[in-house]
Amino acid sequence: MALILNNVTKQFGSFTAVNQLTLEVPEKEMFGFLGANGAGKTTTFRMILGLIDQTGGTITWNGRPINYSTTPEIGYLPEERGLYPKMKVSDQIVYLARLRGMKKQEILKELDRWLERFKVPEYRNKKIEELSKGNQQKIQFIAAVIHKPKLLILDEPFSGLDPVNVELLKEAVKNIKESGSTIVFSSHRMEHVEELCEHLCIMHKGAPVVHGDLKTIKRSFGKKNISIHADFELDFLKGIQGIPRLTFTTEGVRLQVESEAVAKEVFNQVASKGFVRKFELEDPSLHDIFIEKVGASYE
Ligand SMILES: Nc1ncnc2c1ncn2[C@@H]1O[C@H](COP(=O)(O)OP(=O)(O)OP(=O)(O)O)[C@@H](O)[C@H]1O
Repeated sequence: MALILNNVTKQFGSFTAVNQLTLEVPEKEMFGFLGANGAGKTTTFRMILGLIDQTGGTITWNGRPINYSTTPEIGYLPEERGLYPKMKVSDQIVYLARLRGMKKQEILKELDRWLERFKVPEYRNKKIEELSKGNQQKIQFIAAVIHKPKLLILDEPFSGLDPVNVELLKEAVKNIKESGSTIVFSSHRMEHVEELCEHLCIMHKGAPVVHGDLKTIKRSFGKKNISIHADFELDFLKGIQGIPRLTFTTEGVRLQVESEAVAKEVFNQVASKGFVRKFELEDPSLHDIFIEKVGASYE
């Protein structure tokens, strides 16, 4: 039941939006898509769903191509939030969920459960246009997941939400994964991908620059971070080879080292100078990896 993209390319005229993308999303896993604006994430999702045709390559789910309108086991939260402003929440959800093969009674039961869970039971009979943008997004999320899809594609599910609602949706996404769905989502927030995904892909100008499982990606990156708090000047660290980044903080320094050998050298030198209050070696963050692969311009 894996989702497999093989050598997928999309051209709009002479412009290549997605360039020979090959990846596998394992069944029942959560897969994160990162990339700057215009990197090709939404285009990839639309191709996966069969909403647009790829110029080249193949995409299969469970061995077959997906057609979003005729494959009920798929759920999709599009980037453009498109609910009907004049329609009541319950009518909207009933309409959309019936398209995904559910019966009205079951839809209303599930809708109540979701509205309770998102702490907005009073929205059932409100018109979409009466809801704030963030709350409309929660309704659209419900529309994407109410039929318990086996493959769920979420385009920027957490954008535009306040921190409380981000947590509510994150918890919901985690539960959906635990119940056995395969989930692919895009985000500009690296900490979300880091928290939720075992596998990920960083897209840059239509091509994957990093792809695989998070632990392996971090291990193979090689570089690590060190945080040091000490009661003496740490300026001398600038003279050590193999430190691509060194930032002074109020209590000491944060630095990036090229290898564990450099970390040992830093440790030895710091320890010989006096009392060290903190010396911590940390794995690189996804943020560090992204900045190196895609460039600081992203921020
Ligand atoms: N229908 C289209 N016609 C022409 N160019 C398009 C079309 N759709 C997308 N593109 C171009 O393809 C590129 C990739 O767009 P896409 O929306 O996939 O990026 P994205 O990674 O989802 O970006 P964002 O983070 O801003 O949502 C962009 O340069 C975009 O302008």
